[in-house]
Amino acid sequence: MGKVLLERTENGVVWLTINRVEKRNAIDFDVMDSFKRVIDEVEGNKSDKVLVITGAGNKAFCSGGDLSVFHDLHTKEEAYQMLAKMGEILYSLATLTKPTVALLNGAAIGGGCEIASACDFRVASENAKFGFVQGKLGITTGWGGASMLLEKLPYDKAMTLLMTANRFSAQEGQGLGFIHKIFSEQNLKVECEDWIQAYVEQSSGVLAAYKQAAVKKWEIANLRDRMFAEINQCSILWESDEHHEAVQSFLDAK
Ligand SMILES: CC[C@H](C(=O)O)C(=O)SCCNC(=O)CCNC(=O)[C@H](O)C(C)(C)COP(=O)(O)OP(=O)(O)OC[C@H]1O[C@@H](n2cnc3c(N)ncnc32)[C@H](O)[C@@H]1OP(=O)(O)O
Repeated sequence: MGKVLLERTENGVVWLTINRVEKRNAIDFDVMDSFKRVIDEVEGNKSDKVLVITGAGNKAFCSGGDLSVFHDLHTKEEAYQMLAKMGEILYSLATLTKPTVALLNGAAIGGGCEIASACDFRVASENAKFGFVQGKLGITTGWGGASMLLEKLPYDKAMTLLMTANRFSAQEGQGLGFIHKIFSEQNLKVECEDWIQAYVEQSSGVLAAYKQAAVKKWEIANLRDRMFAEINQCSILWESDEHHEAVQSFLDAK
């Protein structure tokens, strides 16, 4: 089976599942290409009403960038090419004119939190954890996640998640406003489908109009430029010994 699974329901919900359980659904270039293809398809497909992104298995939603692949990127320039590729994809996800939902079926770590931040809604399994851990790897968010988070959470809550680089429970995330709804692990998909109904029942035109209002706000606020300034900053830190040593110690520990 492929690294990304796609399922469409009769009522217009598109399920994108990152299917790399062996790497806790880490993102590599193939997954990035699949994300771009699906996002472009959903934007143009009239019968697609809501996009849900989730992960395979029950351990992880997404563990961020694939460290076994991206640790080979050494220079600022090499890092920037990868970071900017995913930054473009997440900007197109954020500005998709249809509701988007990140269903945290497990841990969302690093870039996994950035993918979730690009979505309109974040809902989670009761056992899910999440963390913008980049700071503990000597870098900052590299896919535009901080800029998107600052658009969606109060300043102090966003900075708590980013600056501490801690890992939080779904319940803590709900208190911080990052997680909108918590479902039981046992009935996760069914409970998520029930919750999504309130959006699926609306007309596509209404849903698109509200998303376009958000996109207009982000255009005026130069969100895209801010995301790429953030990405550039991450690529500078990427070259640091602290970053490369942190990644290497993760890989050596496995
Ligand atoms: C701009 C994005 C930015 C970047 O690309 O630099 C980032 O995303 S930085 C953050 C990168 N991600 C991490 O630091 C997450 C590291 N992983 C974990 O914290 C855990 O694996 C966790 C919590 C996701 C799951 O823990 P669990 O105990 O369930 O599993 P294991 O840790 O035993 O891992 C199982 C298996 O998966 C491999 N793995 C996990 N995460 C990654 C990853 N991000 N890239 C590559 N491989 C990953 C891990 O090495 C194990 O492999 P194995 O061969 O079985 O030893």
